[in-house]
Amino acid sequence: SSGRVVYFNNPMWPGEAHSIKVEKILYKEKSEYQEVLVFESLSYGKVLVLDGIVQLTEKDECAYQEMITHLPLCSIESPKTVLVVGGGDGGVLREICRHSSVTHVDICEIDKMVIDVSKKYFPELAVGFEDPRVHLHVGDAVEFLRCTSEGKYDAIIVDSSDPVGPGEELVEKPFFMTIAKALRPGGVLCNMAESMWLHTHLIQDMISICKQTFSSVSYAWTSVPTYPSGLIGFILCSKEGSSVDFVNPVNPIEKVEGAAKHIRELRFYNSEMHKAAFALPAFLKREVGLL
Ligand SMILES: NCCCN[C@H]1CC[C@@H](N)CC1
Repeated sequence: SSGRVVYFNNPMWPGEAHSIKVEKILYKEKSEYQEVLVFESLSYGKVLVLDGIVQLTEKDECAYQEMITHLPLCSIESPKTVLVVGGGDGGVLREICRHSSVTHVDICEIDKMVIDVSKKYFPELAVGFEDPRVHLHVGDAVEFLRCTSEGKYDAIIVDSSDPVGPGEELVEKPFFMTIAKALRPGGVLCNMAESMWLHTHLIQDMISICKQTFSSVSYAWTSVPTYPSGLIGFILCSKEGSSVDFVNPVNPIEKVEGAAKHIRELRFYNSEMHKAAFALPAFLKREVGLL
């Protein structure tokens, strides 16, 4: 019903709730994996919620989708093959397809309902599925990566939900080992990596796992007002044999050209935001071992 305030209370952020005024509920069903909710908000456009956690809003999704995609893809010479883990709303696909060097994109999303709901309620994101370079695999990415040939991808983007429920396995060491195997030498990984205000232990664990598996590991972040604590981070790793060294402040070496005519212009990413994203506060560098 309209006017309801939706509270997102979760063990991922104990003691705090985040609410957005609901104007109208558009969709609410349980998939095989989670509850899928879409509602019209007062000031953030339509909102996608999975198991009570905001995944994206029309107003601020540009920050997350553009940064999680262009931080890795603008850090290597002409990326050609890309894998998306998760990302069933299609937003990351829309961003990848701005890179004319890309020839093949695989996406492995476990929950088909997320894809179908995005196509119906978020066409501005689901447009990513229309690109002929995109190949959709509905299933468990852990299984998908176990069967992926060695050195197949220039870049892998893990656009996951929080590590509770379907996203749980995506922060464990075996998963990162399969990612490293699937990347070509010099390939890059960009992994959603929670909030510096809420999850420094989890970030520390992920970074130490990545340091055992990749030659350079770094952390970047951006503002997303509708995520808990108003921001989200990314772990960026590059496999040995890469010209990219994420440890030092990175200047993008690839430009995002104008995309196909039906794809809207960039709203958030540019080279200054790219560089700024790797600037970290003192407490974070200390706590996650990036001094
Ligand atoms: N593809 C949409 C975003 C998925 N990732 C988000 C990162 C962390 C948030 N707490 C929930 C979703």
